[in-house]
Amino acid sequence: MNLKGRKIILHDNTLRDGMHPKRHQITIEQMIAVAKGLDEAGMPLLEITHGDGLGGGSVNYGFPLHSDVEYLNAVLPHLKRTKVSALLVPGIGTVDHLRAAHDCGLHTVRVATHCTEADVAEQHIAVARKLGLDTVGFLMMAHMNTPEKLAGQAKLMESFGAECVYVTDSAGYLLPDGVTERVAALRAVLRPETQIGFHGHDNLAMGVANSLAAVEAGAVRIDGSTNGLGAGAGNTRLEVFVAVCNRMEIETGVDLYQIMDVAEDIVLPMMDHMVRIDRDALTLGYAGVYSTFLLFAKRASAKYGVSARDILVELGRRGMVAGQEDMIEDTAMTLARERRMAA
Ligand SMILES: C[C@H](O)CC(=O)C(=O)O
Ligand SMILES: [Mn+2]
Repeated sequence: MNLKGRKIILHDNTLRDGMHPKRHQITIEQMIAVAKGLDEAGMPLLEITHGDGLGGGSVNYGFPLHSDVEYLNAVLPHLKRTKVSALLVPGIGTVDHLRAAHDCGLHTVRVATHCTEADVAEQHIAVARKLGLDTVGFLMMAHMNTPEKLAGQAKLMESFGAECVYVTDSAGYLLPDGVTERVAALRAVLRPETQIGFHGHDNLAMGVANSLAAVEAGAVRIDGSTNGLGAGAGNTRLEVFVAVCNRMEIETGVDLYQIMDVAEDIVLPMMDHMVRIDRDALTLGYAGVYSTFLLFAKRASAKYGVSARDILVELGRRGMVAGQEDMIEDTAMTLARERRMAA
């Protein structure tokens, strides 16, 4: 693969996707330390919000230590170069949340929908464009749609005003060929000026390989997290990806040693547990289950005495997607009852 001279934009998700394994409890001091480190390393973009996006704080998704606005107001004054994005899932986040984040100095919003439901993003994308934000569509669980139909959903987001559309491998299920097919399908139908992004999870240890496949097929924005702090087995490890890009002479503008130091000296000590490919995270990737379900399934496992792996496999079989967190406990309860009755 020769990608020499390609220029890509890295987007760090440690302070948003990393909120999932931190149960949304990252402190303001930790946010500032990570963000300042990434700014100094030359990271172009980083994301800050509740793990489930603006307005995510709730019984269903978990209450954060601070509100999105508190985090944004605390971090933004410390940044010299790095721009800040927020995730917004219509139905969780509202246009009012978006306006409030915009008033804090937000640069980019990523409007996220399930990969077959781009139509629900119309209002949020249109408002974001009116506010002058860099506006991105984010098609989650991309493995659950064919490349052609995913491209149709991306086209819809573009027609609403999205300037970039993401192939989002929320389950860490895709293999490089599946990424290539999806990114290439989007590239074939979107306007040349519309960018394509890729967001990976490392549940099958494919984060770096999938991101390279995405770049080769035409993606220019690549997500990841420092030290991989993100849902499931974490996101594509950005310090590793930067090292690989350096070797391949792909231009990221990020200083390798500085991002390595952020990973080791700032993010690693913040972790409540090692974000790694344990059997449950591996099950997410193997069975195509939404990475964010991991901790919910582990909690339900402890409560109902059914293994997290069995719960996750059943969630995959039932085709559960983002937003159906309440079904995890229900599934664990059903499995426990079925086993009692069979015993
Ligand atoms: C709300 C999700 O955590 C968004 C995301 O990062 C993904 O789908 O992956
Ligand atoms: Mn994610």
